[in-house]
Amino acid sequence: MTEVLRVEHLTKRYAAGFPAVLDALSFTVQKGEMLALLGPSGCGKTTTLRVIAGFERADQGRVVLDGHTLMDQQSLLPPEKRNVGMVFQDYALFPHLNVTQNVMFGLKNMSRKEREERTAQVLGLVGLNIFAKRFPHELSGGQQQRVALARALAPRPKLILMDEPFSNLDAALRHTTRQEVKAILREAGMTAILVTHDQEEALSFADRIMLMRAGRIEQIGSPPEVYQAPRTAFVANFLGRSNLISARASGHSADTCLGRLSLSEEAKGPVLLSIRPEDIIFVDQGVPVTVKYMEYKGHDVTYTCMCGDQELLVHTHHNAQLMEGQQAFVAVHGAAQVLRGS
Ligand SMILES: Nc1ncnc2c1ncn2[C@@H]1O[C@H](COP(=O)(O)OP(=O)(O)OP(=O)(O)O)[C@@H](O)[C@H]1O
Repeated sequence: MTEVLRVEHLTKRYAAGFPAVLDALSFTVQKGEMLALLGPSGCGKTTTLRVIAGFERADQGRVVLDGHTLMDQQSLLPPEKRNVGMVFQDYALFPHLNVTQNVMFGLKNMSRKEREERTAQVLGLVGLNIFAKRFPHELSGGQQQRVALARALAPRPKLILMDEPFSNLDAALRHTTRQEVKAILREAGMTAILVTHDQEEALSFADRIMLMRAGRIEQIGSPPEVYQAPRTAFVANFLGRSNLISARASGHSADTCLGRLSLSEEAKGPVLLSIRPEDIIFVDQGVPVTVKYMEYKGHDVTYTCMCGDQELLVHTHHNAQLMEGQQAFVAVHGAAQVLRGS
């Protein structure tokens, strides 16, 4: 794997005396990789993107793209010299320019013929050749976002940065546009960073998710790694839902309100465990629980149950047809995840 982007110890404060918005943030992105920056509002996702793009200056740290330093303590390259493409939430297309003109706008240092050829090529890549003469208001939101993507790709950047690019689209269009954009980026062999606060988007779009909290990396890994093995209670709750259960561990198992459970790793003494709601299953005989209420969501059902004092979420793919107040039995599938922090 070839490293394309290296971010080292980025630190940023917007105002003296306030906590750092970026707190010694370090990560790398490999060629062709799609990295999602995910986290709650205000955790520093957009600031990270803006520092990489050059719209914002960090107080400390270094950004290196394809071996070239974009910023460090001594140097600061302006955005237009960075070889980075940007796609925004609001598309940011020029309303008075048609699709072709919008895409051509970003192409500098080329002959007119080369610009036309490259524009036709990227419009082909995003499947919009037939709309070349249309104006932005004559296109759907998803099509406008593909034009914005074509414009960002046209100068052959080393990296595409996308800030909540799908959040202006309605649910159905968001889903299809996300898949189209991912396929286009893959075909172009592009490296990309996506900022989102939508966990499902991060899980389905990215090769790796970087979960941020207060300007730091809480956890970084592939979607299954981060979802199935959250390291902290924050990750377990931010990415999907989770049952957090206090227990006493000895070796590879722990005594819990759900009986003796096997653990993801060795531990000793008091521990906090995470068990995903889909890893608790209804069985004919097992740990008794009382059903408190159910959330019916069509394709699946989540039951909230009480196991003694412990509230438990149990996720099933079928409607188990349990009534509120009814007693049922549950068992845990697989090992409980040992959490290391709050
Ligand atoms: N220009 C600015 N001046 C002062 N504070 C700012 C500025 N831009 C951002 N901030 C603050 O920095 C913090 C991080 O903001 P940022 O936009 O990077 O977060 P985010 O994770 O992208 O949030 P969201 O998901 O809401 O977009 C927030 O507390 C925000 O209020």
